[in-house]
Amino acid sequence: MQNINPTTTEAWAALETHKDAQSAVTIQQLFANEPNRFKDYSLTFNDEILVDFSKNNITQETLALLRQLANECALPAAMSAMFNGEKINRTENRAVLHTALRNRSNRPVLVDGVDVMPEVNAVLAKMKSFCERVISGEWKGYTGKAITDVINIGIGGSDLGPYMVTEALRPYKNHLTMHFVSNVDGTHIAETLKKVNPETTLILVASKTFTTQETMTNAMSARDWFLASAKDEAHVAKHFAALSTNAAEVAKFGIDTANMFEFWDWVGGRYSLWSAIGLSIALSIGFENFEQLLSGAHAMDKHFLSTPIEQNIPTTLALVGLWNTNFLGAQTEAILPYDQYLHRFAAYFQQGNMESNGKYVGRDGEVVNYQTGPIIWGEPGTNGQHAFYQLIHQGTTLIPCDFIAPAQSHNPIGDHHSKLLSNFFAQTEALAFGKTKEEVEAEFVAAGKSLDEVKDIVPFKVFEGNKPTNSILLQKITPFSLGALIAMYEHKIFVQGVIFNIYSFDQWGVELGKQLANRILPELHDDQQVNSHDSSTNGLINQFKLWR
Ligand SMILES: O=P(O)(O)OC[C@H]1O[C@@H](O)[C@@H](O)[C@@H](O)[C@@H]1O
Repeated sequence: MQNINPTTTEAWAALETHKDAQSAVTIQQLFANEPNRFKDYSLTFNDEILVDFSKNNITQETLALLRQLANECALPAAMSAMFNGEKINRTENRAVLHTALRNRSNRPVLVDGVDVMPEVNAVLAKMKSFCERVISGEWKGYTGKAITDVINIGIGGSDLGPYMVTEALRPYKNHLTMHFVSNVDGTHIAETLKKVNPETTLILVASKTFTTQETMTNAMSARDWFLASAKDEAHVAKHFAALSTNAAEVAKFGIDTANMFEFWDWVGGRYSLWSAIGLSIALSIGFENFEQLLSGAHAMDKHFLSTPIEQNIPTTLALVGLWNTNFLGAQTEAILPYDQYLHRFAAYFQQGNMESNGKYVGRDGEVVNYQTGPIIWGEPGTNGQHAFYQLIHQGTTLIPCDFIAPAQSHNPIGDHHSKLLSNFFAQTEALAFGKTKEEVEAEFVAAGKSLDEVKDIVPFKVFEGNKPTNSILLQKITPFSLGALIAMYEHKIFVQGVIFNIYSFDQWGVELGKQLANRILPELHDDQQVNSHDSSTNGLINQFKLWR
């Protein structure tokens, strides 16, 4: 990957000038000036995902400059470097090949000269036969009963993706009840184990490294709980499987390597739901549906690779996002799914985006002089409307939002879905167009009030509008369309990382906390006063020791 500070490009300088002119124009005015704005600023994927980015403060000139920026930052070369297995994760000396995991075309993908596809396909075949045996009931627990419950023990990328997708695809689920345990807080595993029977529970220990403190602690507690009933360690093989890259640690833990589903160091944790880490997804919805998820992502990969930049959906979303953060001053982006099944979608991309692009050092090793990844957060609509939308509409912080909704509900009860979608449409309209002082006054007058009577209240009821949003309308949330949607966001993050000139696929920022926790843990084993830290940390630890 090339090393180009984006602020040194011609496009960046032009965008700085363009921004001054553009900031003087509102989204309302842009719609008034351009009658075809919706048509000209929306793209469709596969006739099932519509991405409308017209309600942003952009013109064709903005887009042209942003595309020039992407080209000056060598985006096409970076794309082929990633898809072709180059070690673009330089700080860990690894390739980045989640796209190979869903490479349904089986085009050879070489890492160090070796095609990874045979290994990918072998693990998929192993997952398929395992899923079939567990789902059909052929796989028996230690007392001869079929499996009823599956617990995925993992954290970060080994939890968020599988949990988000199994929730998103609940309409496709079978009889297996899924549970996800991530937090090292004993409450998480304890409350989960209360709900299940060791005779009929399958435990997936999901960890790329198989050394993560939270996961190994939860897995050991689950093992103790299991053995308290099963008594014999030989039974562990019927109830524990490992999803990992680390065969040695899996064997040390006592899980039969026949029950290990492998993946590779070129799969980043937050991009791993397509790998063996997706076993809980495949168990929950069946292997064929899991393959559909992979196919949807693969279709988006093909779109991303082969569609010209003007029609390229992930690239366009990345460029518009970058414009909002680096030129219009936004520091955050909200993801707001109008679909209850997508209730973990924002949490998933909180990790996906913030762990990938939350970096302050560029690929040149220097501190960057521009904004990198935004703060990502969100909740499903309409819950968010009654909680934090106040600040989006009338606060002092600019919050670009992605609104996501399916046209078809899996639960078409009464007029729920029309009501839900009326809110989806209304919110982006309100955010873009707002309500003027004159409109507020006219409403009062229509209600029989005099302007004099209401003049003190009018300012509080004005909505400035001009708040940027993207609307992402799907025909229906299916395994295929969800796969495409996730891959769309993954590539958006990739494109931004390329332009930000950062390494998007490492995560050194999570290490210091782990290191210090490991230093503190032994200090908590006795009641001795601690004085090896700063006064705040000492004070907190010592109070904890007094109160525990
Ligand atoms: O899958 P394992 O190795 O347990 O890691 C789980 C998580 O750990 C964190 O520290 C991060 O680095 C995440 O990217 C990762 O997904």
